[in-house]
Amino acid sequence: MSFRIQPTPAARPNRCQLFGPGSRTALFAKMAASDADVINLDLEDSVAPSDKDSARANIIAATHEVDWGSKYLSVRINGLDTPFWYRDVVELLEQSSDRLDQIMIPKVGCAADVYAVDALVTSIEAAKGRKKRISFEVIIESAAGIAHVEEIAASSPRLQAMSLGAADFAASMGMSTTGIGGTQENYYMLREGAQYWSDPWHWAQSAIVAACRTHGVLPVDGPFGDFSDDEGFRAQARRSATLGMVGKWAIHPKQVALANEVFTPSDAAVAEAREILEAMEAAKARGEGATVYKGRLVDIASIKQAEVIVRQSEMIAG
Ligand SMILES: C[C@@H](C(=O)SCCNC(=O)CCNC(=O)[C@H](O)C(C)(C)COP(=O)(O)OP(=O)(O)OC[C@H]1O[C@@H](n2cnc3c(N)ncnc32)[C@H](O)[C@@H]1OP(=O)(O)O)[C@H](O)C(=O)O
Ligand SMILES: [Mg+2]
Repeated sequence: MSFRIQPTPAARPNRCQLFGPGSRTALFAKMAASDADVINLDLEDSVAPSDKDSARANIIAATHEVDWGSKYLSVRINGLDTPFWYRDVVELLEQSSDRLDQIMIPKVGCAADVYAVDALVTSIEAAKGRKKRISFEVIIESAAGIAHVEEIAASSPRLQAMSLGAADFAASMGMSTTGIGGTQENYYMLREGAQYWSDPWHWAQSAIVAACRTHGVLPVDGPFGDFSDDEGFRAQARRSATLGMVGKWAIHPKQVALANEVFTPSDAAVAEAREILEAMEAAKARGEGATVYKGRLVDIASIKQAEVIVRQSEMIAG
């Protein structure tokens, strides 16, 4: 272990982030009634330029009027390359209720992007005497974002989460696909005439997880566009969970249960993790640092692995 202890991310469930356009107010109550841990009301790409002002007003009203229960309430602002973002921040921070938890910043390309939003948010919070300190989530969805992912992860104490935005990421990287996440049919290895699919998102996800874990930020997988493909969503989400991500976006309500299913440790996984912890307690009492559990090695590192699963399940249980 380095002399520097790995920081712990925010202790809140983030298995599913349900998105909805700020221009579709009819969806707000349905989103609030969903089983998603996080709600992302959108001002960015799901809202037409002509609707930006009204969508902003809708969202501000919804922070006052809709009962969001215990959900983490996040609003995705417009990118820093648009004429909209500063008004998003100013109006949200000046007019929304204290129910607003987070601002999501899209297309972040460097730490200075987060610094700019932080400066504006900090100033308005002080001026308006806002009681709750707003947190940030950033989306890595450009070549610059992934190239600077570590400095972005370290950019602000407000930063709680970081997502991969597969669609904009693919476009920025010049990837030859119109799919949003999941298997890409031309990304395969060939052996003896048979095709074996590989995962084009894997390296970017790994870079995000490493940057997040280094700086105590929650790593999250972004959208899976084909909401009629449940098994495709599950497969993508399982790969993300295996890599260390804590949750995934839902761009349609039917994806919420799928994300919750994948990112909630199963009873069997939790039982096994607890058994490993017990086996290691017994080993420690015998003065041993390693032992055998179900025919395989477990040692002091296994304690930390098992604790990840137990902690996650305890946090979800509340
Ligand atoms: C890719 C990049 C992104 O930006 S992704 C995030 C931005 N996108 C969004 O926010 C889109 C969110 N989803 C929607 O707008 C809609 O779900 C839809 C357009 C995809 C489909 O809407 P539609 O009404 O046609 O869907 P139905 O199947 O008819 O709905 C059934 C039922 O569910 C209700 N519903 C629909 N959507 C939602 C929702 N988001 N939340 C809650 N409830 C919803 C709908 O009203 C129906 O209800 P009922 O009539 O049965 O009562 C990314 O940045 C990148 O770069 O990768
Ligand atoms: Mg995007």
